[in-house]
Amino acid sequence: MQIHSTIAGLRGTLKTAGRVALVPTMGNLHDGHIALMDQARNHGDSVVATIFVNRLQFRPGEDFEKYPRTFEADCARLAAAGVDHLFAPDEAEMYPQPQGYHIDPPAEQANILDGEFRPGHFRGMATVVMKLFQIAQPQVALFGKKDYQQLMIIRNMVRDLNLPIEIVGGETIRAADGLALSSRNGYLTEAERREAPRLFELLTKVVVELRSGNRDLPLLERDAMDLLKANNWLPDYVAVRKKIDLQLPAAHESGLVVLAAARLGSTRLIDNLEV
Ligand SMILES: Nc1ncnc2c1ncn2[C@@H]1O[C@H](COP(=O)(O)OP(=O)(O)OP(=O)(O)O)[C@@H](O)[C@H]1O
Ligand SMILES: CC(C)(CO)[C@@H](O)C(=O)[O-]
Ligand code: BAL
Repeated sequence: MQIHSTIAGLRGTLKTAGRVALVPTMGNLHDGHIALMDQARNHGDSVVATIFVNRLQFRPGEDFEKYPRTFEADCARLAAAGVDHLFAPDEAEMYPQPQGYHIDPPAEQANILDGEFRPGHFRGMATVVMKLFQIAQPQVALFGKKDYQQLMIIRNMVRDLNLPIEIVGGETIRAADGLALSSRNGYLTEAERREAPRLFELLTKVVVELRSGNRDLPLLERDAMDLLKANNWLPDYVAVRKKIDLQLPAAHESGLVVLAAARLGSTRLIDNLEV
């Protein structure tokens, strides 16, 4: 695996790399990331992973400073997975001057759900993803469904801005007890880690209810939030939405997804399940 820290170095090498499949990450890699790398292999001649903890998508007071940075271990995992190139720039390479131009996703996509609780997050995310697209110029890029709203916003950005990039969504990889793998799981205490699968269990329950015809969405959402609160979580939202645009569904609409975000101790977890 070749490791590049400069845009010029990466671009130079990718001139002869054939079809490029890009997998952007913030590092601290786990099996969810590796599943995306494996999938990427089927979509391109060269798999390019990126590791960059993007300050722009973190709000003041969030975990930018303490976000786990495990570069050596990440390189070993990527090499073992057969990734061809790693692009791991520092902040000066990505943001040599304060970023003046931004990608501002439409409010109805960016200010709902996670965007309501992390104002500006999707603007910072979309801006860095667009920069990574310009830098690596991939033919295909892969993102996990665990970050469902992120994936929707990237798909819409690519469509609206006519980017010649195919976007592939990877299924959420889970621990044996159902907890979605996430770098932030590492923040959990042992007791919190035992409690954490409740989020997935609860999403599963809501999906079972929806599949059996229960359409009282406000009640389903409220019951789920109450159950979390009763177990010492601080939920931001549990929401049943349309898969296609994450807007509110009409009475008997199908194609739904249940999304949740909640804080357990000092750790904010997100998850979702398609119906
Ligand atoms: N469990 C998972 N299954 C599949 N894809 C995942 C999983 N976790 C993360 N991804 C995807 O990997 C890519 C990089 O994500 P990121 O580096 O933020 O990892 P993360 O574990 O989600 O970290 P965080 O704790 O910050 O949410 C994203 O496209 C994300 O959706
Ligand atoms: C897509 C991404 C790498 C952009 O910083 C990040 O939001 C993530 O890891 O999901
Ligand atoms: N996994 C999405 C990146 C973030 O939470 O900032």
